[in-house]
Amino acid sequence: MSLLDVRNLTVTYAGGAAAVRGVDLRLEAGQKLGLAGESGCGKSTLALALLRLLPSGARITGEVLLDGEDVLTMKWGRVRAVRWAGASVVFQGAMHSLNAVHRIGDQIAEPILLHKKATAAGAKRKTGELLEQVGLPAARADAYPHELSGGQRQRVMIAMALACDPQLIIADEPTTALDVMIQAQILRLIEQLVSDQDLGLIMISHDLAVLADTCDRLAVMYAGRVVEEGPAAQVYEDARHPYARALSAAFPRIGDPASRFAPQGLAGDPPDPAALPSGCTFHPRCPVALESCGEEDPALREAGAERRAACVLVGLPGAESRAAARDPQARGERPAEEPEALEEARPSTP
Ligand SMILES: Nc1ncnc2c1ncn2[C@@H]1O[C@H](COP(=O)(O)OP(=O)(O)OP(=O)(O)O)[C@@H](O)[C@H]1O
Repeated sequence: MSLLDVRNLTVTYAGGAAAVRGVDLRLEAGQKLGLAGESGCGKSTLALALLRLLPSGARITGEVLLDGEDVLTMKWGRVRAVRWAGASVVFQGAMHSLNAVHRIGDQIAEPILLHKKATAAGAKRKTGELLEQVGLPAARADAYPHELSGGQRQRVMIAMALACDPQLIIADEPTTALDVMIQAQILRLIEQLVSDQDLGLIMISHDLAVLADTCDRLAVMYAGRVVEEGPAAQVYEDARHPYARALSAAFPRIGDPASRFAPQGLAGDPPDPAALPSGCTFHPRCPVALESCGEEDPALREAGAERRAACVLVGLPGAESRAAARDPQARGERPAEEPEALEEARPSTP
């Protein structure tokens, strides 16, 4: 049985627009999955839906099986227990998540006491151990959040997430608010803790390079759907979906200093969930779209061993290599800015 098995998950916010549309994902115990995509593609909505943390009015359908138990049909009491002891979330911006008027030790101990995992003395001892695990002296338990640096506060958030010994950590942009050096330290810390304790990890970021460096598998989201999923290095180095290829080209490549000076961009913006284009939702921005892409929305299909991609070109003999030859992202060129040039790059106008 998988640690997490998400089936056909759809989230619709009050107002009617679906922010997550029919997502299937699986995570085995001890596996690290990176969830990537531009702002607004539904990454955070998906993460919040896994633990039913969405605002009231949001409608969730599908199944979220955590260790075989469906989080979406659980009673609320059980959901509250699962939120700490089954899976816990590390959000970005620790300053907003920590309570400014309570000592950090009390905040770490709170879920331990709430879920009756230890006595008051046991929770205090465990708090000290957790602080040391995340690289802070146990004595910092007496500090208030404003007495810590941004990186130290994020370490506290990680200690809190580990407080009730969960099997899965969901880290939503855990390093976004931090400077580059501290980002790297926090990423290494998360990586080390999950591998030492054999925890599952879902790490969310718009930065595919960071995810590829940290995770075993990558899932790339676009307009609420997973459009490509597979082993991290393969998706990053040799994406099969044109959007995943564009996202990969948009970031400097780790170990390739030259790419720091020539990252590729992707023209246009992701669509508004309330006004999705017909057919494949990426086709208006896709440099290799076919005429039929405006009509057909392809499902995820096999794209190699343990790989899936949602593009009509995948599996068509010779089509992918011909398309890649036309794709400026695959050729390492900047995307065409002028509509005329964009039209030229397409085999036909949708
Ligand atoms: N509380 C909400 N009510 C209504 N719509 C929302 C709400 N939260 C998010 N959305 C919409 O859902 C879509 C997906 O947003 P979400 O925050 O999940 O994307 P994301 O990929 O995590 O983006 P970011 O990286 O900017 O956080 C967006 O169009 C967003 O405007």
